[in-house]
Amino acid sequence: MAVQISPSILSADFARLADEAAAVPNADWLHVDVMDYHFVPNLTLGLPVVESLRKATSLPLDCHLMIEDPDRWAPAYAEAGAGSVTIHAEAAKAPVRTLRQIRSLGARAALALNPGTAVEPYEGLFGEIDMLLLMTVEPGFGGQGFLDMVLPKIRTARSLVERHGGEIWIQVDGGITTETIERVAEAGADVFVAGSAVYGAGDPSAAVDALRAQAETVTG
Ligand SMILES: O=C(CO)[C@H](O)[C@H](O)COP(=O)(O)O
Ligand SMILES: [Co+2]
Repeated sequence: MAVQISPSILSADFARLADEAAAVPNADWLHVDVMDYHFVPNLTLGLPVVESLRKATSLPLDCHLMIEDPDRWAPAYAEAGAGSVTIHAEAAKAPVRTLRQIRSLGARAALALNPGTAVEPYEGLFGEIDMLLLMTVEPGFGGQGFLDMVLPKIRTARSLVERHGGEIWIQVDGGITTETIERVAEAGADVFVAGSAVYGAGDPSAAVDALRAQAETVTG
């Protein structure tokens, strides 16, 4: 699958989100981190901002819900026009129902796993998802260091996904830079979230190109 880059607006200027989205026209997605001060110790934004962003950019929104009750809230993000809605396995109480609702509302359904959560117990959900997000930092904050310990899990996930037909995308999120992206691409990821590496750069669009070029040295 072609490399996809999803810049995270967690590292953008929240007072200028429309401009920050326009600064990465060469991105494949815009990654939107929703945090609730409960599932993670940080608070960001919610539905009203996603609804406004939807009107402000033509980039598809990749909504990563780091919230305590994703079963209650995830469908509303799909209704708000998100292209993809990701729920955490550690938080969802009814993942099958929620993932099906997301899909029935026209969005891609995704399941996220924290660094310490094994992938094998979730193989049974592969028929319900379009993407698997493997966190490469503990969720909650941008600008953290990439966790190499997740690499074997990415390899395991890639082989499980191939066994299921290879249609599920594998996304990685946290500490992705031009230094680390080759390692995760080699392990089998194909969708790369990058916050500080994009919005912390002087030229966010050039940073997207640099990340893509570096990942493509592995994927061809
Ligand atoms: O979900 C996230 C944090 O929980 C963010 O998407 C992620 O941390 C992006 O930031 P960076 O690329 O700077 O690590
Ligand atoms: Co994220």
